[in-house]
Amino acid sequence: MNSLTLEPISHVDGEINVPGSKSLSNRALLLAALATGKTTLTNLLDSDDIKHMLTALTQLGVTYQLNDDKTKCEVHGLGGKFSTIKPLSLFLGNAGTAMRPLCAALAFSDVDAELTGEPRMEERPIGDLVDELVNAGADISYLKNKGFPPLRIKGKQLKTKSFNIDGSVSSQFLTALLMAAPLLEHEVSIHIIGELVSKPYIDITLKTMQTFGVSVINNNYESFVIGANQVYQSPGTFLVEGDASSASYFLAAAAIKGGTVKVTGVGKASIQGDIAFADVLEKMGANVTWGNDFIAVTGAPLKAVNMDMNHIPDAAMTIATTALFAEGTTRISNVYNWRVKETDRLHAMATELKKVGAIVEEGRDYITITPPEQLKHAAIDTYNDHRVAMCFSLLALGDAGITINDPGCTAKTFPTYFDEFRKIAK
Ligand SMILES: O=C(O)C1=C[C@@H](OP(=O)(O)O)[C@@H](O)[C@H](O)C1
Ligand SMILES: C=C(OP(=O)(O)O)C(=O)O
Repeated sequence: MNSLTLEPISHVDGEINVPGSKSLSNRALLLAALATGKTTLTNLLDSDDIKHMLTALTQLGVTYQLNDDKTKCEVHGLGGKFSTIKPLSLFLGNAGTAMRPLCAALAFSDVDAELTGEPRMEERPIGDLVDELVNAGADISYLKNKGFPPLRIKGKQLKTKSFNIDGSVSSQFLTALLMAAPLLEHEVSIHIIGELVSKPYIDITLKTMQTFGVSVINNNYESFVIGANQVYQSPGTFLVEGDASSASYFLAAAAIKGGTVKVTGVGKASIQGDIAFADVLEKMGANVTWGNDFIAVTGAPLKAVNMDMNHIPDAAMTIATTALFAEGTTRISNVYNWRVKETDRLHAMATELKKVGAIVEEGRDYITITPPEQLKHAAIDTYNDHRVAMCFSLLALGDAGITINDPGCTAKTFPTYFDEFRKIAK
Protein backbone atom coordinates (compact mmCIF):
# COMPACT_ATOMS: atom_id res chain seq x y z
CA MET A 1 0.00 0.00 0.00
CA ASN A 2 1.09 3.54 -0.74
CA SER A 3 2.32 5.34 2.37
CA LEU A 4 3.98 8.61 3.32
CA THR A 5 6.59 8.95 6.05
CA LEU A 6 6.88 12.35 7.68
CA GLU A 7 10.22 12.91 9.41
CA PRO A 8 10.20 14.87 12.70
CA ILE A 9 9.61 18.60 12.09
CA SER A 10 11.61 20.90 14.35
CA HIS A 11 9.75 24.17 13.81
CA VAL A 12 6.53 25.46 12.22
CA ASP A 13 5.80 28.91 10.87
CA GLY A 14 3.98 30.49 7.97
CA GLU A 15 0.75 31.41 6.30
CA ILE A 16 -1.69 29.07 4.58
CA ASN A 17 -4.66 30.08 2.47
CA VAL A 18 -7.04 27.17 3.00
CA PRO A 19 -9.12 25.83 0.09
CA GLY A 20 -12.86 26.49 -0.02
CA SER A 21 -15.28 24.96 2.45
CA LYS A 22 -16.75 21.60 1.49
CA SER A 23 -20.00 22.34 3.32
CA LEU A 24 -20.43 25.71 1.60
CA SER A 25 -19.29 24.52 -1.85
CA ASN A 26 -21.87 21.74 -2.06
CA ARG A 27 -24.69 23.81 -0.55
CA ALA A 28 -24.00 26.77 -2.86
CA LEU A 29 -23.77 24.52 -5.95
CA LEU A 30 -27.13 22.92 -5.20
CA LEU A 31 -28.89 26.20 -4.45
CA ALA A 32 -27.31 27.89 -7.50
CA ALA A 33 -28.66 25.01 -9.62
CA LEU A 34 -32.19 25.50 -8.24
CA ALA A 35 -32.09 29.31 -8.38
CA THR A 36 -33.24 31.70 -11.04
CA GLY A 37 -30.32 33.39 -12.81
CA LYS A 38 -26.61 32.75 -13.16
CA THR A 39 -24.40 32.43 -10.08
CA THR A 40 -20.63 32.80 -10.18
CA LEU A 41 -19.09 30.79 -7.36
CA THR A 42 -15.51 31.67 -6.45
CA ASN A 43 -13.00 29.85 -4.22
CA LEU A 44 -14.97 26.65 -4.85
CA LEU A 45 -13.31 23.58 -3.35
CA ASP A 46 -11.78 21.20 -5.90
CA SER A 47 -12.07 17.80 -4.21
CA ASP A 48 -13.85 14.46 -4.61
CA ASP A 49 -16.97 15.48 -2.65
CA ILE A 50 -17.49 18.49 -4.89
CA LYS A 51 -16.76 16.52 -8.10
CA HIS A 52 -19.57 14.14 -7.17
CA MET A 53 -22.02 17.02 -6.72
CA LEU A 54 -20.91 18.62 -10.01
CA THR A 55 -21.22 15.36 -11.96
CA ALA A 56 -24.67 14.74 -10.50
CA LEU A 57 -25.78 18.26 -11.46
CA THR A 58 -24.60 17.71 -15.04
CA GLN A 59 -26.64 14.50 -15.22
CA LEU A 60 -29.60 16.43 -13.81
CA GLY A 61 -29.43 18.87 -16.72
CA VAL A 62 -27.68 21.78 -15.03
CA THR A 63 -25.15 23.66 -17.14
CA TYR A 64 -22.12 25.37 -15.68
CA GLN A 65 -18.63 26.47 -16.69
CA LEU A 66 -15.70 25.57 -14.46
CA ASN A 67 -12.42 27.45 -14.89
CA ASP A 68 -9.12 25.57 -15.36
CA ASP A 69 -8.23 25.21 -11.70
CA LYS A 70 -11.86 24.34 -10.87
CA THR A 71 -12.22 27.01 -8.20
CA LYS A 72 -14.54 29.27 -10.19
CA CYS A 73 -17.86 28.04 -11.50
CA GLU A 74 -20.65 29.82 -13.35
CA VAL A 75 -23.88 27.95 -12.72
CA HIS A 76 -26.94 28.53 -14.88
CA GLY A 77 -29.84 28.08 -12.48
CA LEU A 78 -32.90 26.05 -13.44
CA GLY A 79 -35.23 28.45 -11.64
CA GLY A 80 -36.94 25.61 -9.77
CA LYS A 81 -36.87 21.86 -9.30
CA PHE A 82 -34.94 19.33 -11.40
CA SER A 83 -36.76 17.85 -14.36
CA THR A 84 -35.28 15.07 -16.48
CA ILE A 85 -36.77 12.59 -18.93
CA LYS A 86 -34.54 9.51 -18.73
CA PRO A 87 -33.91 7.43 -15.58
CA LEU A 88 -30.58 8.41 -14.03
CA SER A 89 -27.96 6.76 -11.86
CA LEU A 90 -26.03 9.27 -9.74
CA PHE A 91 -22.83 8.07 -8.06
CA LEU A 92 -22.07 10.25 -5.03
CA GLY A 93 -18.94 8.60 -3.62
CA ASN A 94 -18.88 9.08 0.13
CA ALA A 95 -20.14 12.68 0.10
CA GLY A 96 -22.77 13.13 2.80
CA THR A 97 -23.26 16.73 1.61
CA ALA A 98 -24.29 15.40 -1.80
CA MET A 99 -26.25 12.26 -0.83
CA ARG A 100 -28.52 13.71 1.85
CA PRO A 101 -29.44 17.06 0.21
CA LEU A 102 -29.93 15.51 -3.24
CA CYS A 103 -32.16 12.82 -1.75
CA ALA A 104 -34.68 15.40 -0.53
CA ALA A 105 -34.38 17.74 -3.52
CA LEU A 106 -34.94 14.86 -5.98
CA ALA A 107 -37.88 13.49 -3.97
CA PHE A 108 -39.65 16.80 -4.76
CA SER A 109 -38.50 17.01 -8.43
CA ASP A 110 -39.57 15.43 -11.74
CA VAL A 111 -36.91 12.73 -11.91
CA ASP A 112 -36.42 8.99 -11.70
CA ALA A 113 -32.98 8.55 -10.17
CA GLU A 114 -30.85 6.02 -8.36
CA LEU A 115 -28.46 7.45 -5.77
CA THR A 116 -25.44 5.23 -5.22
CA GLY A 117 -22.08 5.59 -3.50
CA GLU A 118 -18.90 3.92 -2.28
CA PRO A 119 -19.17 0.83 -0.08
CA ARG A 120 -18.92 2.96 3.07
CA MET A 121 -21.81 5.13 1.87
CA GLU A 122 -23.93 1.97 1.96
CA GLU A 123 -23.24 1.79 5.70
CA ARG A 124 -23.99 5.44 6.46
CA PRO A 125 -27.57 5.92 7.73
CA ILE A 126 -30.20 7.86 5.79
CA GLY A 127 -33.35 6.19 7.19
CA ASP A 128 -34.40 9.11 9.41
CA LEU A 129 -34.64 11.28 6.30
CA VAL A 130 -36.00 8.75 3.79
CA ASP A 131 -38.63 7.28 6.12
CA GLU A 132 -40.05 10.72 6.92
CA LEU A 133 -40.13 11.65 3.23
CA VAL A 134 -41.93 8.38 2.49
CA ASN A 135 -44.39 9.03 5.37
CA ALA A 136 -45.12 12.33 3.71
CA GLY A 137 -45.92 10.58 0.42
CA ALA A 138 -42.57 10.52 -1.39
CA ASP A 139 -41.66 7.55 -3.60
CA ILE A 140 -38.25 6.36 -2.41
CA SER A 141 -37.09 2.76 -2.10
CA TYR A 142 -34.00 1.16 -0.61
CA LEU A 143 -32.15 -0.87 -3.26
CA LYS A 144 -30.09 -2.92 -0.79
CA ASN A 145 -30.45 -2.46 2.97
CA LYS A 146 -33.34 -0.69 4.68
CA GLY A 147 -32.18 2.63 6.08
CA PHE A 148 -29.12 2.98 3.82
CA PRO A 149 -28.17 3.95 0.27
CA PRO A 150 -28.39 3.03 -2.57
CA LEU A 151 -31.83 4.54 -3.14
CA ARG A 152 -34.30 4.80 -6.01
CA ILE A 153 -36.23 8.05 -6.06
CA LYS A 154 -39.23 8.79 -8.27
CA GLY A 155 -39.80 12.44 -7.53
CA LYS A 156 -43.20 13.99 -7.10
CA GLN A 157 -44.93 17.08 -5.83
CA LEU A 158 -46.14 16.55 -2.24
CA LYS A 159 -48.96 18.36 -0.48
CA THR A 160 -47.55 17.66 2.98
CA LYS A 161 -47.03 20.75 5.08
CA SER A 162 -45.52 19.33 8.22
CA PHE A 163 -42.48 17.08 8.64
CA ASN A 164 -40.93 15.48 11.74
CA ILE A 165 -37.25 14.83 11.44
CA ASP A 166 -34.95 13.01 13.82
CA GLY A 167 -31.82 15.11 14.22
CA SER A 168 -29.92 12.86 16.61
CA VAL A 169 -27.77 10.98 14.07
CA SER A 170 -26.92 13.65 11.50
CA SER A 171 -27.83 17.29 11.03
CA GLN A 172 -27.59 16.67 7.28
CA PHE A 173 -31.13 15.18 7.30
CA LEU A 174 -32.54 18.49 8.50
CA THR A 175 -30.27 20.44 6.14
CA ALA A 176 -31.61 18.33 3.26
CA LEU A 177 -35.24 18.99 4.13
CA LEU A 178 -34.67 22.70 4.74
CA MET A 179 -32.95 23.21 1.38
CA ALA A 180 -35.58 21.18 -0.53
CA ALA A 181 -38.63 22.72 1.21
CA PRO A 182 -39.03 25.72 -1.16
CA LEU A 183 -39.56 23.24 -4.04
CA LEU A 184 -42.92 22.35 -2.47
CA GLU A 185 -44.06 25.96 -2.96
CA HIS A 186 -46.48 25.90 0.02
CA GLU A 187 -45.56 26.71 3.63
CA VAL A 188 -43.57 23.91 5.25
CA SER A 189 -42.91 23.38 8.93
CA ILE A 190 -40.27 20.99 10.21
CA HIS A 191 -40.29 19.65 13.78
CA ILE A 192 -37.19 18.17 15.33
CA ILE A 193 -37.41 14.88 17.19
CA GLY A 194 -34.57 13.93 19.51
CA GLU A 195 -31.48 15.98 20.29
CA LEU A 196 -30.27 17.83 17.18
CA VAL A 197 -26.55 17.13 16.64
CA SER A 198 -23.94 19.26 14.87
CA LYS A 199 -26.15 22.38 15.23
CA PRO A 200 -23.73 24.92 13.70
CA TYR A 201 -24.14 23.17 10.34
CA ILE A 202 -27.80 24.20 10.43
CA ASP A 203 -26.65 27.80 10.72
CA ILE A 204 -24.54 27.30 7.58
CA THR A 205 -27.64 25.96 5.81
CA LEU A 206 -29.92 28.80 6.93
CA LYS A 207 -27.38 31.49 6.07
CA THR A 208 -26.71 30.01 2.64
CA MET A 209 -30.45 29.76 1.94
CA GLN A 210 -30.78 33.40 3.02
CA THR A 211 -28.04 34.42 0.57
CA PHE A 212 -30.09 32.75 -2.16
CA GLY A 213 -33.19 34.68 -1.11
CA VAL A 214 -35.10 32.16 1.02
CA SER A 215 -35.77 32.94 4.67
CA VAL A 216 -36.55 30.40 7.35
CA ILE A 217 -38.04 30.97 10.80
CA ASN A 218 -35.92 29.13 13.35
CA ASN A 219 -37.81 28.43 16.58
CA ASN A 220 -34.83 27.70 18.80
CA TYR A 221 -33.72 24.69 16.65
CA GLU A 222 -36.92 22.89 17.76
CA SER A 223 -38.96 23.72 14.69
CA PHE A 224 -38.46 25.62 11.45
CA VAL A 225 -40.94 27.29 9.10
CA ILE A 226 -40.28 27.96 5.42
CA GLY A 227 -42.89 30.39 4.08
CA ALA A 228 -44.88 29.68 0.90
CA ASN A 229 -43.79 30.65 -2.62
CA GLN A 230 -40.17 31.40 -1.89
CA VAL A 231 -37.94 30.85 -4.88
CA TYR A 232 -34.15 30.63 -4.77
CA GLN A 233 -32.61 33.60 -6.50
CA SER A 234 -29.03 33.94 -7.61
CA PRO A 235 -27.06 36.39 -5.48
CA GLY A 236 -24.93 37.05 -8.59
CA THR A 237 -21.65 36.02 -7.02
CA PHE A 238 -20.97 33.71 -4.10
CA LEU A 239 -17.56 33.62 -2.44
CA VAL A 240 -16.94 30.28 -0.76
CA GLU A 241 -15.12 30.83 2.55
CA GLY A 242 -11.99 28.83 3.27
CA ASP A 243 -12.74 25.52 5.01
CA ALA A 244 -12.63 25.91 8.79
CA SER A 245 -12.19 22.16 9.38
CA SER A 246 -9.22 22.10 6.98
CA ALA A 247 -7.75 25.07 8.87
CA SER A 248 -7.70 23.08 12.10
CA TYR A 249 -4.59 21.03 11.20
CA PHE A 250 -2.39 24.07 10.57
CA LEU A 251 -3.61 25.91 13.66
CA ALA A 252 -3.04 22.83 15.80
CA ALA A 253 0.49 22.48 14.40
CA ALA A 254 1.37 25.95 15.69
CA ALA A 255 -0.28 25.27 19.04
CA ILE A 256 1.76 22.10 19.43
CA LYS A 257 5.13 23.25 18.15
CA GLY A 258 5.37 26.83 19.30
CA GLY A 259 5.74 28.88 16.12
CA THR A 260 3.03 31.08 14.60
CA VAL A 261 0.75 29.91 11.81
CA LYS A 262 -1.78 32.19 10.16
CA VAL A 263 -4.62 30.67 8.19
CA THR A 264 -6.34 32.98 5.72
CA GLY A 265 -9.69 32.70 3.93
CA VAL A 266 -11.59 32.02 7.14
CA GLY A 267 -11.85 34.17 10.26
CA LYS A 268 -14.17 35.62 12.84
CA ALA A 269 -16.70 36.66 10.17
CA SER A 270 -17.06 33.03 9.08
CA ILE A 271 -20.43 31.24 9.14
CA GLN A 272 -18.74 27.89 9.83
CA GLY A 273 -19.07 26.46 13.30
CA ASP A 274 -15.65 24.81 13.10
CA ILE A 275 -13.94 28.16 13.73
CA ALA A 276 -14.76 27.35 17.39
CA PHE A 277 -11.85 24.90 17.13
CA ALA A 278 -9.54 27.87 17.75
CA ASP A 279 -11.35 28.51 21.05
CA VAL A 280 -10.49 24.97 22.12
CA LEU A 281 -6.83 25.55 21.30
CA GLU A 282 -6.99 28.73 23.37
CA LYS A 283 -8.49 26.82 26.26
CA MET A 284 -5.60 24.36 25.95
CA GLY A 285 -3.14 27.24 26.31
CA ALA A 286 -2.38 28.49 22.79
CA ASN A 287 -2.57 32.17 21.83
CA VAL A 288 -5.16 32.97 19.17
CA THR A 289 -5.51 36.16 17.11
CA TRP A 290 -8.61 36.77 15.00
CA GLY A 291 -9.25 38.88 11.91
CA ASN A 292 -12.37 38.95 9.77
CA ASP A 293 -10.58 36.79 7.25
CA PHE A 294 -7.82 35.06 9.21
CA ILE A 295 -7.03 33.08 12.34
CA ALA A 296 -3.48 33.00 13.70
CA VAL A 297 -2.21 30.73 16.45
CA THR A 298 1.02 30.91 18.40
CA GLY A 299 1.92 27.89 20.45
CA ALA A 300 2.53 27.65 24.18
CA PRO A 301 2.65 24.65 26.54
CA LEU A 302 -0.70 22.87 26.18
CA LYS A 303 -2.90 21.33 28.84
CA ALA A 304 -5.66 18.79 28.44
CA VAL A 305 -9.36 19.72 28.07
CA ASN A 306 -12.55 17.91 28.97
CA MET A 307 -15.25 19.08 26.57
CA ASP A 308 -18.50 18.32 24.83
CA MET A 309 -17.49 18.66 21.16
CA ASN A 310 -20.82 17.89 19.52
CA HIS A 311 -20.78 21.36 17.94
CA ILE A 312 -17.45 20.73 16.13
CA PRO A 313 -17.56 17.02 15.21
CA ASP A 314 -15.00 17.26 12.37
CA ALA A 315 -12.43 19.56 13.98
CA ALA A 316 -12.72 17.58 17.22
CA MET A 317 -10.68 14.83 15.57
CA THR A 318 -7.79 17.30 15.38
CA ILE A 319 -8.07 17.76 19.16
CA ALA A 320 -7.67 13.99 19.58
CA THR A 321 -4.13 14.10 18.16
CA THR A 322 -3.32 17.54 19.62
CA ALA A 323 -4.05 15.91 23.00
CA LEU A 324 -0.87 13.84 22.55
CA PHE A 325 1.10 17.06 23.10
CA ALA A 326 -0.92 18.35 26.08
CA GLU A 327 -0.36 17.68 29.75
CA GLY A 328 -3.04 15.48 31.29
CA THR A 329 -5.98 13.48 30.02
CA THR A 330 -8.16 15.03 27.30
CA ARG A 331 -11.78 13.94 27.06
CA ILE A 332 -13.82 14.56 23.90
CA SER A 333 -17.46 13.81 24.66
CA ASN A 334 -20.87 13.68 22.96
CA VAL A 335 -19.47 12.53 19.62
CA TYR A 336 -21.47 9.33 19.11
CA ASN A 337 -21.99 10.18 15.46
CA TRP A 338 -18.24 9.85 14.81
CA ARG A 339 -19.24 6.21 14.45
CA VAL A 340 -21.37 6.79 11.33
CA LYS A 341 -19.06 9.01 9.32
CA GLU A 342 -16.27 8.04 6.87
CA THR A 343 -15.41 5.16 9.19
CA ASP A 344 -16.25 4.36 12.82
CA ARG A 345 -14.08 7.27 13.91
CA LEU A 346 -14.24 6.54 17.64
CA HIS A 347 -12.86 3.08 17.07
CA ALA A 348 -10.38 4.14 14.39
CA MET A 349 -8.98 6.99 16.50
CA ALA A 350 -8.70 4.77 19.59
CA THR A 351 -6.89 2.07 17.61
CA GLU A 352 -4.42 4.40 15.92
CA LEU A 353 -3.75 6.57 19.00
CA LYS A 354 -2.78 3.40 20.89
CA LYS A 355 -0.23 2.58 18.15
CA VAL A 356 1.78 5.72 19.00
CA GLY A 357 1.72 4.81 22.70
CA ALA A 358 -1.26 6.81 24.04
CA ILE A 359 -3.45 5.49 26.81
CA VAL A 360 -6.95 5.60 25.37
CA GLU A 361 -10.44 4.89 26.62
CA GLU A 362 -13.06 4.44 23.91
CA GLY A 363 -16.61 4.98 25.18
CA ARG A 364 -19.92 4.71 23.32
CA ASP A 365 -19.88 8.46 22.62
CA TYR A 366 -16.58 9.71 24.00
CA ILE A 367 -12.84 9.15 23.91
CA THR A 368 -10.16 9.98 26.45
CA ILE A 369 -6.52 10.38 25.48
CA THR A 370 -3.52 10.44 27.80
CA PRO A 371 -0.16 11.03 26.12
CA PRO A 372 2.68 8.56 26.71
CA GLU A 373 6.08 9.62 28.15
CA GLN A 374 7.48 9.20 24.67
CA LEU A 375 5.60 8.97 21.37
CA LYS A 376 6.41 5.96 19.19
CA HIS A 377 6.72 5.89 15.42
CA ALA A 378 3.85 3.97 13.85
CA ALA A 379 2.28 3.30 10.47
CA ILE A 380 -1.20 4.79 10.77
CA ASP A 381 -4.07 3.08 9.00
CA THR A 382 -6.45 5.71 7.64
CA TYR A 383 -9.62 3.68 6.84
CA ASN A 384 -10.26 5.78 3.72
CA ASP A 385 -10.97 8.67 6.10
CA HIS A 386 -9.36 11.97 5.06
CA ARG A 387 -9.51 13.31 8.61
CA VAL A 388 -7.65 10.35 10.12
CA ALA A 389 -4.83 10.98 7.63
CA MET A 390 -4.75 14.74 8.25
CA CYS A 391 -5.00 14.72 12.03
CA PHE A 392 -2.27 12.08 12.38
CA SER A 393 0.11 14.19 10.27
CA LEU A 394 0.50 16.24 13.48
CA LEU A 395 2.54 13.36 14.90
CA ALA A 396 5.39 14.64 12.70
CA LEU A 397 5.72 17.37 15.33
CA GLY A 398 6.90 14.78 17.85
CA ASP A 399 10.36 13.21 18.02
CA ALA A 400 9.41 9.95 16.31
CA GLY A 401 7.80 11.17 13.08
CA ILE A 402 4.92 9.22 11.58
CA THR A 403 3.94 7.09 8.59
CA ILE A 404 0.53 7.66 7.05
CA ASN A 405 -0.90 4.79 5.02
CA ASP A 406 -2.95 5.71 1.94
CA PRO A 407 -2.34 9.47 2.24
CA GLY A 408 -4.31 9.99 -1.00
CA CYS A 409 -7.55 9.59 0.96
CA THR A 410 -7.39 13.32 1.75
CA ALA A 411 -8.79 13.81 -1.79
CA LYS A 412 -12.29 13.76 -0.27
CA THR A 413 -11.93 17.33 0.98
CA PHE A 414 -8.27 18.41 0.67
CA PRO A 415 -6.28 16.78 -2.17
CA THR A 416 -3.23 19.03 -1.68
CA TYR A 417 -3.11 18.68 2.11
CA PHE A 418 0.37 17.17 2.47
CA ASP A 419 1.94 19.74 0.10
CA GLU A 420 0.42 22.53 2.19
CA PHE A 421 1.47 20.90 5.46
CA ARG A 422 5.09 20.75 4.23
CA LYS A 423 4.99 24.53 3.68
CA ILE A 424 4.73 25.30 7.41
CA ALA A 425 7.53 22.87 8.37
CA LYS A 426 10.70 24.96 8.76
O1 LIG B 1 -23.80 19.64 6.79
C1 LIG B 1 -22.57 19.54 6.64
O2 LIG B 1 -21.95 20.18 5.77
C2 LIG B 1 -21.84 18.62 7.54
C3 LIG B 1 -22.40 18.22 8.73
C4 LIG B 1 -21.69 17.36 9.70
O3 LIG B 1 -22.26 16.08 9.64
P1 LIG B 1 -23.36 15.54 10.72
O4 LIG B 1 -24.48 16.49 10.75
O5 LIG B 1 -23.71 14.20 10.15
O6 LIG B 1 -22.64 15.45 12.04
C5 LIG B 1 -20.18 17.26 9.38
O7 LIG B 1 -19.61 16.22 10.11
C6 LIG B 1 -19.96 17.03 7.91
O8 LIG B 1 -18.59 16.93 7.61
C7 LIG B 1 -20.49 18.18 7.11
C1 LIG C 1 -18.27 13.68 8.01
C2 LIG C 1 -17.68 14.21 6.95
O1 LIG C 1 -18.17 14.19 5.68
P1 LIG C 1 -19.63 14.08 5.04
O2 LIG C 1 -19.91 15.41 4.46
O3 LIG C 1 -19.49 13.01 3.99
O4 LIG C 1 -20.61 13.71 6.12
C3 LIG C 1 -16.35 14.89 7.07
O5 LIG C 1 -15.94 15.57 6.10
O6 LIG C 1 -15.70 14.78 8.12
